[in-house]
Amino acid sequence: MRVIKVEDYTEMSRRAALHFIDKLSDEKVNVMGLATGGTPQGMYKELIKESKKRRFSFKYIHTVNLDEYVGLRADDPHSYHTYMRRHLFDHIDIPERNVHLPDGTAGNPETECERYEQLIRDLKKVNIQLLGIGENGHIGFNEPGTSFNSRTHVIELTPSTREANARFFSGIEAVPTHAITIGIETIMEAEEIVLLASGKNKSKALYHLICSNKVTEDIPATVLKEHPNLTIIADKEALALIDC
Ligand SMILES: N[C@@H]1[C@@H](O)[C@H](O)[C@@H](COP(=O)(O)O)O[C@@H]1O
Repeated sequence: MRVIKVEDYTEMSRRAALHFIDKLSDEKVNVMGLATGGTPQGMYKELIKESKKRRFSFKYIHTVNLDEYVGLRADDPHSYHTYMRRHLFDHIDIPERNVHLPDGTAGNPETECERYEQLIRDLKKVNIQLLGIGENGHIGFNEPGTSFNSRTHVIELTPSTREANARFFSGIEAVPTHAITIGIETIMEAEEIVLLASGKNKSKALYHLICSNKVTEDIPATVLKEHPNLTIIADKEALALIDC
């Protein structure tokens, strides 16, 4: 595990974007695993800026997002489909057929999980996976208690996650109760993982990930200790409790 400590959200976003663009090739197929939430918005902005500056083309890049809310249509303003278009896809030259997210409105969510899992398998591997982290240590939408052997599945969101995400909706009652998320085992198969964290509300989760020696399903992110190529880019506030 490598930990890169930065000053603030702006620096985290810039470092992360440069890390991604330096790793990606615009001449062969590369698969990026992508995340949503407040954390990566700045990184996406920087990635757009830097790719324009370098004339980097995303035409051979494929993307696989971590998750989507159950019940939200792709064109719903609160769906992760909309988020990704707004913050990244509409601003780069990635072909539409190369971008993938779970379908939150599939008639049978279980079948949709199987389809999505197969799609990731068909892409062979995720070269670089972006992650944020929930205050309770969730990754993707893998809430505490999710098996480390999980593949793509439907999950019931915890009240604390719904509350944390209520800021993107009109209120907590508008936040869907379930989501489809890539599983923990699926995440761990990525060749490289880059986790971003900013702000003091992430400090406890980062403490468990970086300093404690417990690897427990009660704090899903602790599984990342076992990944051979993990980089954490976090700001001072998120790293405030790190004493190891
Ligand atoms: N499914 C997403 C996660 O992928 C994200 O990492 C987490 C943290 O979000 P934020 O970056 O807004 O703090 O929230 C959501 O629950």
